[in-house]
Amino acid sequence: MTDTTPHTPHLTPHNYVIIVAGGSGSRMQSAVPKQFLLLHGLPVLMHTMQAFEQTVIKPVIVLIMHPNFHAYWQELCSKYNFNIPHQLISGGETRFNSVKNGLDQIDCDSNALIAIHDAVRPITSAGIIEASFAYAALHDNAVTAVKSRDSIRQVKNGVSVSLLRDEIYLVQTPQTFKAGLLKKAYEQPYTESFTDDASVVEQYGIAINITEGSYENIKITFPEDIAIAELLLSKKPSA
Ligand SMILES: Nc1ccn([C@@H]2O[C@H](COP(=O)(O)OP(=O)(O)OP(=O)(O)O)[C@@H](O)[C@H]2O)c(=O)n1
Ligand SMILES: C[C@](O)(CO)[C@H](O)COP(=O)(O)O
Repeated sequence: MTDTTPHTPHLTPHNYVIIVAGGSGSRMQSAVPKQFLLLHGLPVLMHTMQAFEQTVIKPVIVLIMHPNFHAYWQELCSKYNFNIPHQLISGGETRFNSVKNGLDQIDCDSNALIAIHDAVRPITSAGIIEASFAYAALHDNAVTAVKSRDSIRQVKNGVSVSLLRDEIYLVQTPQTFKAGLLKKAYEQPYTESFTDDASVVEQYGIAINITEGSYENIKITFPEDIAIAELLLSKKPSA
């Protein structure tokens, strides 16, 4: 007999991105935190959110920001007619705490994918983001990185030793993980060695996979980075 009862559709795991914009930008020394500075006339953070919205994945966006800036952000959204849907969550004392606040708000299947991305890496690309999600879907985690282009020396006890630069990767974001794994890893107590999400997950005992980033996927950290980002953006076809 043919089964004609309607079936509950298979629930496709959701894709999420936590965009961390909870920092104060002390190294930038600007009047407003660097995520709000203008790049080609639009706040840095809006470029970053557009990059995710313009992928085929269109992840649910969870935006982390210090509560002092929530009203300012709403004003900016009105001013720039910025309509990309997102959930606004309060940031924490450290990047680790900010990510944790985001994770606490995501109620999802353990197989869902969660990317974490710095608000201040606005020149990421759809290719980098989609590769990160695709690799993490197959291998549980994917951390964007690029090979060092400079020669590398390690200094210990005053002695410098040359390292093989082909073995050295510079880590970027997005960093994408299966949700169950990421949430468990973020239950660990904070230590100063947790400079990114990969270091948290690695400390939890998981081997980290690298996917190809780009030398243009810069983090805006120092004042000169704004000029560099302006230049890189002007090279992009959609800019
Ligand atoms: N408590 C914090 C600290 C940082 N971040 C975010 O993490 C990303 C990377 O951090 P970094 O570049 O160090 O930003 P800031 O902490 O703002 O800068 P600085 O270290 O110069 O103060 C940024 O998008 C920043 O907003 C965050 O969400 N919450
Ligand atoms: C997460 C990160 O952007 C990867 O490169 C980086 O570790 C953040 O470090 P920072 O000390 O906050 O600049």
